[in-house]
Amino acid sequence: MIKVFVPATSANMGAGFDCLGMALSLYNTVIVDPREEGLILDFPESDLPLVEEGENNLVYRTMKETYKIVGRPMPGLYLRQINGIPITRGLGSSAACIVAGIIAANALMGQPLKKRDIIELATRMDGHPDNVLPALIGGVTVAAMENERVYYVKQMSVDFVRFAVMIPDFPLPTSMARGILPEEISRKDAVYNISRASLMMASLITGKVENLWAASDDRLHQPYRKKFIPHFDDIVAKAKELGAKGMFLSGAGPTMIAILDKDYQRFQYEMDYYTSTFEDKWEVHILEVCRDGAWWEEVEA
Ligand SMILES: Nc1ncnc2c1ncn2[C@@H]1O[C@H](COP(=O)(O)OP(=O)(O)O)[C@@H](O)[C@H]1O
Ligand SMILES: N[C@@H](CCOP(=O)(O)O)C(=O)O
Repeated sequence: MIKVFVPATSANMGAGFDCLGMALSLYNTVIVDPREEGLILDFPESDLPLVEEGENNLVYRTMKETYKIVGRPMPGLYLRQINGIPITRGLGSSAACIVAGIIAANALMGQPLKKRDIIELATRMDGHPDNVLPALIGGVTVAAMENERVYYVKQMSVDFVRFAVMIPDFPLPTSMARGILPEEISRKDAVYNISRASLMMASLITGKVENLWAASDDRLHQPYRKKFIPHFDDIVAKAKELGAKGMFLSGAGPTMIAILDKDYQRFQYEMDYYTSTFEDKWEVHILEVCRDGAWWEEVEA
């Protein structure tokens, strides 16, 4: 029996659309056990209807595809999911399924795929590297793609900050939040984003906390997506008042993330209280960067 653990991820980190991402200390667990035939899928009923049943399940589909790519027949399977990552909230739940599926299939086959194969396969399946890469290797990552090749750098430690992760109780499917983005942008906006994405990564590496608020801003996706999130501007203003050093939409949203360098508990308490006056229910968690990314172990049945 193989047990796989995969962290949540926050993609974009403001201006780094489809290229910056980080792994966070919140996890999905997937347990797989080969059988003679068939599929037994076991996940909490409360995850319906966001999780597909039967062979349409994303972890299962990914495993099947991985077996096909390696050129081996897929066995029957017992597949159990413990979903710690909220689904369709902008915390990389679909990327976590893809990563779990590839790692589980690869482990069952005796690891024919190496690290680079896994990164490129996961990127191809998810369509962009900013969630799957940090989910696989941990830390804060920057990636660029050329054809199918993924060039990347990982910054392991950003110990001087924590992340206040504010998760609302309504979903926002990534496909819908991508569908409303403009196809083209002006040179001025391109410069705005290139400079800020670079500033974000460089400031996290060097600990320049005073740059993070400016580095978090963006003109590629957040201005369009924020209309799906009631109180977006109120939450940004409140976070600033409470001392946040930066703030961005997590992935495609609707989760929002504030960067903090102190007073984490006070921020959590005050933001919890503030959002409790809204019609939607929000949860505030203080998380840190998961340094190592996904891992797996063999366990007794
Ligand atoms: N734990 C899970 N188990 C099975 N499928 C999942 C799970 N999490 C996400 N998915 C699939 O991914 C879709 C959500 O993907 P997406 O809209 O990109 O949200 P997120 O921002 O959470 O990745 C779900 O509708 C479902 O098809
Ligand atoms: N770069 C993507 C990231 C989507 O992340 P998710 O966690 O919302 O799936 C985008 O912004 O569309």
